[in-house]
Amino acid sequence: MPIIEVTNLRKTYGEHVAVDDVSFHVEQGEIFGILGTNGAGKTTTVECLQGLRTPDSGTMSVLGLDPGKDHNALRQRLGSQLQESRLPEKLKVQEALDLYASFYANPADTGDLLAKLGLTAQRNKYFGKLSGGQKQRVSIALALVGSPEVAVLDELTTGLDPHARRDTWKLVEGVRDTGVTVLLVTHFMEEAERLCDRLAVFDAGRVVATGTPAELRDRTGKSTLDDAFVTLTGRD
Ligand SMILES: Nc1ncnc2c1ncn2[C@@H]1O[C@H](COP(=O)(O)OP(=O)(O)OP(=O)(O)O)[C@@H](O)[C@H]1O
Repeated sequence: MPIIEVTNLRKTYGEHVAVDDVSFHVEQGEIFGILGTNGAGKTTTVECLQGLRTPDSGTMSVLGLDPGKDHNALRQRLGSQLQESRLPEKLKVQEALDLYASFYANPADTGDLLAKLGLTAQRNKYFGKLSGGQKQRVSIALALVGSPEVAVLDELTTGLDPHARRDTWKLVEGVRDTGVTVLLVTHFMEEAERLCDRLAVFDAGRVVATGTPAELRDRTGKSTLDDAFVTLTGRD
C-alpha cells in the first residue's frame, strides 16, 4: 500500500488555480521528488499533504491518515523542513532541538542528530549567528527530530555550497536507508537525478509526468534530466 496517495487534488486561491487534478503516489522507503517550474504548485501540494492547507477537492492519504481530519496524529509521524529558517535569533541550536523534540512522543537523540548533521560544534551558538548552510542543516535536523516515518524536505540544499550539498545528499540517503520515506521538493536537476527514486514533474498546477529519472529521460529522448524537464514542461 502506498505511504502517500493523492488523487485529483485541486486547490485554488481566489480565482487562481494553484493545483489542478494532481494525482500521484509514494511507496514506503522511497525518495520521491516533486520537481517543477516556479509557481507550479509544489509547495501548495505538500502543504495540503501536511494538513496545513485545505484542498478544494480531491482525496489524500498519508500513512493511512487524512491530513485534514487527522492533522494531530499525522504531526507525530511526519517531519517537515522549514522552507525558510524561521527561528528566533537568540535561540541556541541545542535549545531549538530540545524545544522541537518536546513536541514529539518519540524524539530522536538530539546529540546524535547534531553529530550526524555536523552541528556538534555549533550546539551552543545562537541561531542568528550561524551561516546560511548551518541554518539549513538546523532546519533539516528539526525535520528529523521527531523520528518521523515521512520527512518533507522543501528546498533542501538551497544556499549550500557544493561540498555541503553533497554531504546533505548523503545524509538524506542515510535517512532513507533507515526506512523513512522522503518527499523532496527541489529545483535542482542534479539533486533529483542523484537522490530521487521516482519523481513527479509539475507544471502550471498539473503533474505532467511521473517516473524514475531514467524513465523521464527515455520518454523524452533526452540524455539529461535537465533537458527532459524542459521538454516535459513545454519550454523546448
Ligand atoms: N497564499 C497564497 N495566496 C494566493 N496565491 C498563492 C498563495 N500561495 C501560493 N499562491 C500562488 O499559487 C501558485 C502556486 O504556488 P506554490 O508556492 O505552490 O508554487 P511552487 O511550485 O512551490 O513555486 P516555487 O518553486 O516558486 O516555490 C503560484 O502562482 C502562487 O503565486
